[in-house]
Amino acid sequence: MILRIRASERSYPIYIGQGLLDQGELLQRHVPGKRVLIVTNTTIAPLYLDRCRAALLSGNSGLQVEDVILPDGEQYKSLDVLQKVWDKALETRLDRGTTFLALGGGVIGDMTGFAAAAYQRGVHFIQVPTTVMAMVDSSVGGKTGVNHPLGKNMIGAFYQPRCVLIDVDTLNSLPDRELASGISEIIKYGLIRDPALFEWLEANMDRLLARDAEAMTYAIERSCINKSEVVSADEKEGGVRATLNLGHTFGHAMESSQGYGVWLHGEAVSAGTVMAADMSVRLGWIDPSIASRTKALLEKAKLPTEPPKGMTPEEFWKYMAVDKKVLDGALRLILLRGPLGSCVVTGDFDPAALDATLNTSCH
Ligand SMILES: NC(=O)c1ccc[n+]([C@@H]2O[C@H](COP(=O)([O-])OP(=O)(O)OC[C@H]3O[C@@H](n4cnc5c(N)ncnc54)[C@H](O)[C@@H]3O)[C@@H](O)[C@H]2O)c1
Ligand SMILES: O=C(O)C(=O)C[C@@H](O)[C@H](O)[C@H](O)COP(=O)(O)O
Ligand SMILES: [Zn+2]
Repeated sequence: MILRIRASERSYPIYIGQGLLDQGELLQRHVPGKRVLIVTNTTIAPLYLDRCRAALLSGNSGLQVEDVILPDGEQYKSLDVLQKVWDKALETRLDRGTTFLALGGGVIGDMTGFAAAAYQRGVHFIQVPTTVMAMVDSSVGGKTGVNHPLGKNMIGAFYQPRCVLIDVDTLNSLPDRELASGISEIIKYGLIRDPALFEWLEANMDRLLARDAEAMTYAIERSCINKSEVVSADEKEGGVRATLNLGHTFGHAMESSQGYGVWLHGEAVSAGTVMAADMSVRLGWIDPSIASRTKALLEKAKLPTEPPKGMTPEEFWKYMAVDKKVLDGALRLILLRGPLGSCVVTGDFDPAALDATLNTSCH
C-alpha cells in the first residue's frame, strides 16, 4: 500500500508492505544526490544494515553509502550522542546534497531527523522504521529531536522525510515488550478519532500480539492513515495535531522522572492514557464504560495501566509544568469527551478532577 501525506508544502509517500527493504529502487528514487548516511544503532546494525546498504547500491545505482552506529536506548537520545552523526558527516565530507537515512525505531528516527534538519541547515531525510512504534507513529509527520534531562523531546524541529519505507517483515525480530509498547499508540488513534479501529483492536488484539502479518499490516495502515490525516491538517501543532498527545503529558512525566529508558515510551503512554480517561470520567465527559474498555484493551496488550510505583503527584507536576502544550503558564490536556473516538485539547477543566486523578493513580 502507498499512502501520501501532505506537509511543508509538499507531499511524500509512505510505503507499507512485506519484503520492501530489499526493493532497492523504492529507496533510490527518493535519494536526490549521490551520497547517503545510514544512521542506526548497535542492535539494528547486525540485523538490517547490510540489507539496507545493499538495497541502496543495487542495480549499479552509483550511490556512495556511509553509516554511523549509535548506542541503543532512550537514554542515548541526547544532544551529545547526536554529535556522533555530525562528526561522521563532516569526517566523510558529506555535502548539502546528502540524504540521512534513519534505520531503526523511534529513537533513531527522531535523532536522525533532527541531525538532518540541522546539518548544514538541512539535508535530505528518509525514514525506514523497524519498530511498531516507529511504523505507526514516529516515522510519519516530521517531529524530530532529542530529550533533555528536564523534559522529553524538548530540543528538536519539525522536519519532514522524503519518504517512509515500512517493511513489516522487520518486526519479526522485535522483542515482545517493544511490540506491546507500539500498540499503545495504535489504541490512541482509536480513542481520539477512529472508533472502528478501537473496536477492531478489541476483537483482534491476540492476532497482533501473535504478529499475524495481515492483522499487523492492517493496524499499521489504519494508523498511518489517521496520523497523516491529522498532520496534513495541522503540521506544526497549532490545533488538532495536539490530540496525538493523548496520555503523553502524564506519560512524558513518567519517562522523565524514572530516567529515560526505564519505562518504554508506549508503556508510559498507556498508563497516561488510563489517567486521561479517568479524569474524563470524573469531569462527566465520557461514559465510564469507555474508560473501562480502554483499560481492558491496554491490559490485553500487556501494557501497564498505573504509573510507576512510588511516583508522587509532586513529581508529575515537576514535569507537567514544562509540557510543550503549556500556554501562558496554563496546562492543557487531551481529554476524552463525547462518544468513543472523540476528544478535546483543553485547559478549561475543574482542577479538582486533575488532583483526584493524580492522587488516586499514584500509589
Ligand atoms: N516523532 C514522533 O512523532 C514520535 C512518535 C512516537 C514516539 N516517538 C519517540 O520514539 C521513541 C520510542 O521509539 P521506539 O519504541 O521505536 O523505541 P526504540 O527506538 O528505542 O526501539 C526499541 C528497541 O527495539 C530495538 N529494535 C528496533 N527495531 C528492531 C527490530 N526490527 N528487531 C529487533 N530490535 C529492534 C531498538 O534497538 C531498541 O532497543 C521515543 O523516544 C519516543 O519519544 C516519537
Ligand atoms: O506526532 C505527534 O504530534 C505526536 O504527538 C505523536 C506522539 O506519539 C509522540 O510521542 C511525539 O513525539 C510527542 O511529541 P511531543 O511534542 O509531545 O514531544
Ligand atoms: Zn507517543
